[in-house]
Amino acid sequence: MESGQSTVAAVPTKEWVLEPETEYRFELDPGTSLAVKLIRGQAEIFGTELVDGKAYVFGQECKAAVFTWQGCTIEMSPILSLCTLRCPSTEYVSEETPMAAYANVHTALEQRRVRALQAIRGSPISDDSVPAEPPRVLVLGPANSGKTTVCKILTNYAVRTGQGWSPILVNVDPNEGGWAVPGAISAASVNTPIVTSSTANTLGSVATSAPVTLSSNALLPLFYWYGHKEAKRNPLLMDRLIRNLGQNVQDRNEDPEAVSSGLIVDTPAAFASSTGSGLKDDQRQVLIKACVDAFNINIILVIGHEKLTIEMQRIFGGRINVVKIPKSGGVVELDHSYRERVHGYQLHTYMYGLRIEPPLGVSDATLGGEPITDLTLAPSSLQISFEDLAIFRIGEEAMAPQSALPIGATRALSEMQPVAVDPAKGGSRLINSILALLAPPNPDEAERYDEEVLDLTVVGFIVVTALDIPSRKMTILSPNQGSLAGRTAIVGSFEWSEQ
Ligand SMILES: Nc1ncnc2c1ncn2[C@@H]1O[C@H](COP(=O)(O)OP(=O)(O)OP(=O)(O)O)[C@@H](O)[C@H]1O
Repeated sequence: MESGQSTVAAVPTKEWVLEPETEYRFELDPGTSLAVKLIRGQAEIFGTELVDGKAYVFGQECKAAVFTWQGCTIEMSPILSLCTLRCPSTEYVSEETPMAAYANVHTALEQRRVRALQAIRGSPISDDSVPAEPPRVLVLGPANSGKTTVCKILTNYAVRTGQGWSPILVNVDPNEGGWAVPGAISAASVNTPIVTSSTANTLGSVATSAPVTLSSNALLPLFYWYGHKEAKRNPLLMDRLIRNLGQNVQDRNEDPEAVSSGLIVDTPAAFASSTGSGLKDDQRQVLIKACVDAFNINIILVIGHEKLTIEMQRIFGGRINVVKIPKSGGVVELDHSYRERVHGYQLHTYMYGLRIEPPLGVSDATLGGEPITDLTLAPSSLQISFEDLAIFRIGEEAMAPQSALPIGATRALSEMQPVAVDPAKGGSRLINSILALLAPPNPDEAERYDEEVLDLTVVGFIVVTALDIPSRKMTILSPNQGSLAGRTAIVGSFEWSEQ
């Protein structure tokens, strides 16, 4: 409930008094920012608790909610937009939230963690009815059902318990970008709450886009590069990368708390329905199965989708808990142009760091706890020779027409085929392209194979900004200054240019 206006340092602010188990929801327009301060009581944003009296800044079209279990008062600072002060384009308090249901899911996951830790340590068992396996959760749901938000809330609740958990958050939605740039699929072990401040880093800051020394909550994710936004573009490649990511996650050597923490996997909407996704039902199910196998899933959460819940129960019901959970009425319908703008914010943030102008009069603003200026980066523009970097394009676009394939060769082989891109040739489509720089291949030549580039993790991303064919040089923008000589990169279908 809105309780009126107050004045701090001559700048009008607005207070909202929230009753227990209600939330204040807001949606920001382009170019505007908002600061929220907790004045009294307890409040959280997607599971991350707000510290009393600290100004949290939001920008880049962020849409979020401040939820309270016990009731609270929050203060909202005005928005800067062409020098006018105005409220977010949408803001309201909702008394209907699915948070109680999400908290119940968290409790069930927590019981599994405790039980798994007891089993690893050989301690006395507290509850026989709970499986001794860490929770490994797959979250499925249609577009705009709140999948990413649910993953974030459950991860944040786990790290907030003070039990030393560090669940692995996995993002297999290339359209989302998650950490770093869109087109990647990734996983990171999370041990501090993920903050919400901008659409550019929905899942939190990463060490590749913010100085580790400064960004205390920076994560070190593991990336593979798919390179396209839609799963339908190359489902075979998606399948392979999901399995690679799962293998890599399972190979990690971890302490008992980390192992017991389990993992939570966020998926693309295309996995939920063939309508509009371009994936056939069998392709969809193959990709879901790839996740189930790769991450050894033992719980599937389906957000507000009866048919999908029944489908999952039919396919996996015997061995996996399939649970339907409610969708929040606060989830915002994100359209195509909004998603395109978010990709731009993500790429800009990857190169230049996160910079959101705090609202007028807010001098002590933080972005999820970090002073705003500390998150600014200076990328380098470098000129390199064509020979320095081996660039590959995978599958579809590089694919020869079926008629041109050797007799007996199948399209499937071709879709996974890395094809070398020659920057000197017209039609290389490299200008403005995002390239994923890969980890070095196997040092043992005898262990190398044709498709090895598909199985290498990504160490960073660069953008080709200019090509000089006569002198065989290209200009690239990179967040680091390191030499690229002898490196390998993959190009997908994402392009970006500074505006
Ligand atoms: N309770 C809420 N109040 C306000 N905004 C919300 C709430 N829950 C989610 N949102 C916002 O709604 C948008 C969509 O949510 P989210 O990304 O979680 O959905 P999704 O199902 O993962 O989307 P996608 O279609 O990309 O798979 C996000 O901007 C998110 O911050």
